[in-house]
Amino acid sequence: MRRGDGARSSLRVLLGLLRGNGGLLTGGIVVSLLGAAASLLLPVVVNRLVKEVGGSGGTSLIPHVLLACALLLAVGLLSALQQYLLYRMGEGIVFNARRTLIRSLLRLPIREFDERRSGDLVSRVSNDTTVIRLALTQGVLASAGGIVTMVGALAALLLLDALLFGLTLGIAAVFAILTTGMSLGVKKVSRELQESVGQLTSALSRAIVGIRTIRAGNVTDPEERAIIRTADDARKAGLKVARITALLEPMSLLTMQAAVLMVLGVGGLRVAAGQLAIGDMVSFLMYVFLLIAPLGQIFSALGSLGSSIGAIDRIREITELPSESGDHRVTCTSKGRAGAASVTFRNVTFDYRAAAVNGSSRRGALSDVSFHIDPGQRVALVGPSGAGKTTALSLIVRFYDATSGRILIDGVDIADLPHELVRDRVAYVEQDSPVLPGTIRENLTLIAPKATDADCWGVLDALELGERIRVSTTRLDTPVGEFGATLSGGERQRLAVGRALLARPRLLLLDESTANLDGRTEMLVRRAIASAADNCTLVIVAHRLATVRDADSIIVLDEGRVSAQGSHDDLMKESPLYRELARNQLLVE
Ligand SMILES: Nc1ncnc2c1ncn2[C@@H]1O[C@H](COP(=O)(O)OP(=O)(O)OP(=O)(O)O)[C@@H](O)[C@H]1O
Repeated sequence: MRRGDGARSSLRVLLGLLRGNGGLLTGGIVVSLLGAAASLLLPVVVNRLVKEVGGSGGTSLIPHVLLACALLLAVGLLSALQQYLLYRMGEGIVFNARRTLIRSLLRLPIREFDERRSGDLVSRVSNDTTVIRLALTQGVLASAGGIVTMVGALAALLLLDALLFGLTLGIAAVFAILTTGMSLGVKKVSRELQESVGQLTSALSRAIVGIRTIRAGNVTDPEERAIIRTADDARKAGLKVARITALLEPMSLLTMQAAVLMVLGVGGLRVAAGQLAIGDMVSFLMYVFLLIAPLGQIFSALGSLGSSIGAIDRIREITELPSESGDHRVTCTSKGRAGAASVTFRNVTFDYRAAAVNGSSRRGALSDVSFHIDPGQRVALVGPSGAGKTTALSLIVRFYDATSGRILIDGVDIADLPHELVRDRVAYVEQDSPVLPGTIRENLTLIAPKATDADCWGVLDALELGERIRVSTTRLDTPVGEFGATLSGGERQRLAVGRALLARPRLLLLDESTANLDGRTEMLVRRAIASAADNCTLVIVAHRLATVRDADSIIVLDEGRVSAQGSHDDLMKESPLYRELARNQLLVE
């Protein structure tokens, strides 16, 4: 992407975030313009006041004092109001940024989640969005009021004394040149800071997800050191930002002092020589303050604008990725045709790499796979580890699209169906962590939100989980802990199966856990599935002989190809690989 294109896209995103906050923005600008006008009027009134004091001290002194006080009060109130509007707009902007990001994130193709680190994605939603708030609130409004104040102050300075004006302008120009260079520097180091905060969040979430492995493996110390290293990188990047931004404030103070000293020195001489009225010098001084203060504000806003462009780039990186289903979104309520579905694979080939690396033609995860499953059949997929069993299920549920060949459900190519429609027919129970943080009820009704408590107890009882949950006082509201930590492996699996069954799918895909269930529990799960799955087709990635024996048909996969298909007895006779799998207990007895 060309540099200009990137800047234009960032600007587009920035303007997009302002959407819905137009009223606040206009209000904020109007208030800051009124504040600027009141500030600019104050030196005029003070000038008159000084002249009144130096003159006869007549009766008009009191109205001038009252007017000055009223203006001071107005400046204070307007600045408070501006601040409030700024904060409100800021929250609106952060909300817009988060909403856009969350929408995009949840609809990214599954491939993106294979490649990206979840902590970094979380950091973009939680951290990067707040950086934008600072830039927009400080930047847009501070600049709007600030520019008017500055232009007004410059005009007033010129009218009051051309020589002093020239000298003040010179000082302000040096300040402007220095701060512009700095704000460019801030942009670069801010991106570095946001990236290192992303890495820190990633490292931390990795450790939290894998805390048991880390503890049991006695690697807490090295893991801690690795995370602290990322925290230290974030500290160093933060220091770089601090080094530049820390200079901005003293520079504006220094400029202010230099300008004041210059006005007092040169102005004092001109007052003594009778070339400048004392009231004009006081006004001049007040206008110098009005010139330098917003200049500082504008340049620090430029600095934070630099940071925000870094953050916007990181947000854009996600929002500009194509979503899984392109632009069209379908809301599904119907399950389409009722009853069990048929599944057909026709010469399906799939490679996880989008394109072969350097043109090399390594074997993909599935090669030329063909099979047909009739409605209502129970089919087991077996094969050695890495044979492509889980991949086959992932293709049916359209986590990925086949590189070539066709997959048909009820004779319809799923590539022609929106993802939502495919998934409306299918329920999928993953092999790992199939339970989400939340309560038992939340887990059960995730895909079937209309399921009643009676439906929930029905599947729980069928899976012999009812008793276990009834003993808890919170019953269906019992939290399952992070990723089901408060449940045993078998209970987690049964809860996930229950969730899938409640959705009454036409096609149930089950990636059997490789962990051993005791024989009785296993039989219960199989029986519950068999009774609840009356109206559906079942495809199970099977690791247990008992599951396989129950199947109407068994498909043996080997190195991404169908090596054999048939019943257990047939395969024991005909397939050496199946015999080996069964005998060597790759299929657990
Ligand atoms: N997300 C992925 N990205 C890249 N390659 C992958 C991905 N998932 C699986 N693979 C690769 O694809 C091949 C098939 O994997 P798959 O998970 O389908 O095997 P499996 O038969 O289910 O194995 P297991 O019984 O061990 O679960 C393997 O070589 C694996 O390394």
